[in-house]
Amino acid sequence: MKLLKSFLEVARPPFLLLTLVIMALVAATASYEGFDWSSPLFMLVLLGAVSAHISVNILNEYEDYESGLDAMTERTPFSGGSGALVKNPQAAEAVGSLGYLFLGIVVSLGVFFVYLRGWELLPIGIAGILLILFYTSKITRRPWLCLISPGIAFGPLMMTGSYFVLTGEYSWVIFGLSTIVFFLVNNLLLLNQFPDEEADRKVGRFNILMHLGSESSSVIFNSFLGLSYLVLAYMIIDGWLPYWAGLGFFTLILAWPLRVTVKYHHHSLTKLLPALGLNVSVVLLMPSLIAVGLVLALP
Ligand SMILES: CC(C)=CCC/C(C)=C/CC/C(C)=C/CC/C(C)=C/CC/C(C)=C/CC/C(C)=C/CC/C(C)=C/CC/C(C)=C/COP(=O)(O)OP(=O)(O)O
Repeated sequence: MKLLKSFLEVARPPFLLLTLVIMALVAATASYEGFDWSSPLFMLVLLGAVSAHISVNILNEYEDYESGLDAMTERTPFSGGSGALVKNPQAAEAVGSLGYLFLGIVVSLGVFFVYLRGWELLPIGIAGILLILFYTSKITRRPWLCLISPGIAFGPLMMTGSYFVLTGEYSWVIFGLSTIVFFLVNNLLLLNQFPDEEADRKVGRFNILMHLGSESSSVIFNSFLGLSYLVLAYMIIDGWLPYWAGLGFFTLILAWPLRVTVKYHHHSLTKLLPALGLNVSVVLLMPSLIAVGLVLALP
């Protein structure tokens, strides 16, 4: 019972909402582009994507527990790990193995999808699996790679990969949309690094915040935020997306105070904390609203 509780905590269910939103956007895009995709196949891809996300969450938590990081962080609802293994260390080995079990599900489904659709999926799958395996131990020690890896994984890899499984094709529209998710997800992880900076440094992590400082990191953050809206605007104006996709711009109501808070309060954790919540809302709402727009634009 205690093990199940620890597993549920380290899998970090609220974070999995991100994968659900991204997969909804993939499905909506495939429909908008006229594909009559199979629901059972979609459920399998969804299982693969959620398993990939659970796997990286668990392996990250396990490795952060082993390195002692999670015992040092000041936990917020968005950062610092779940703390489940610090509370229940006996569960560590079993929970760690579960991380590899979920990775096994991803690889098995991947082999099936490659068989179904062709080897073109393989580079995407292998890149995704490498990111899951090496995120905590290696990638978090390389500032630029650490900055862009989460966005690459949830954006171009997960979105174009899933779209390819559903439709048998790659498309520029899904690639364009995946760059929006790329910017937003990088920002999600970047801002969540602010409260953990000291603890992260003690275990040898070296991210962009440590490399460039909070001022430059806030400039990167706000540039990524702005670029996500610019890509959306470009895709609508150039006719890649319907006007309905402009629903995504409603999130500017949250993104503007987020931008201002990060710009002026990047050095003050207390003042920055509300921005963490705003950031999560923008990251989840913008792709959701674009997906709703694509569905509304269906004939
Ligand atoms: C070898 C072989 C044949 C393999 C087959 C490969 C194959 C084709 C696999 C594909 C399987 C498929 C199709 C799955 C469906 C979904 C698709 C298409 C996925 C694309 C491929 C894929 C596996 C992508 C990986 C996606 C993910 C979720 C990658 C992880 C990204 C990442 C680094 C996230 C970080 C998350 C965490 C834990 C952050 C916490 O950070 P931290 O700073 O520690 O914060 P805290 O302090 O809060 O802990």
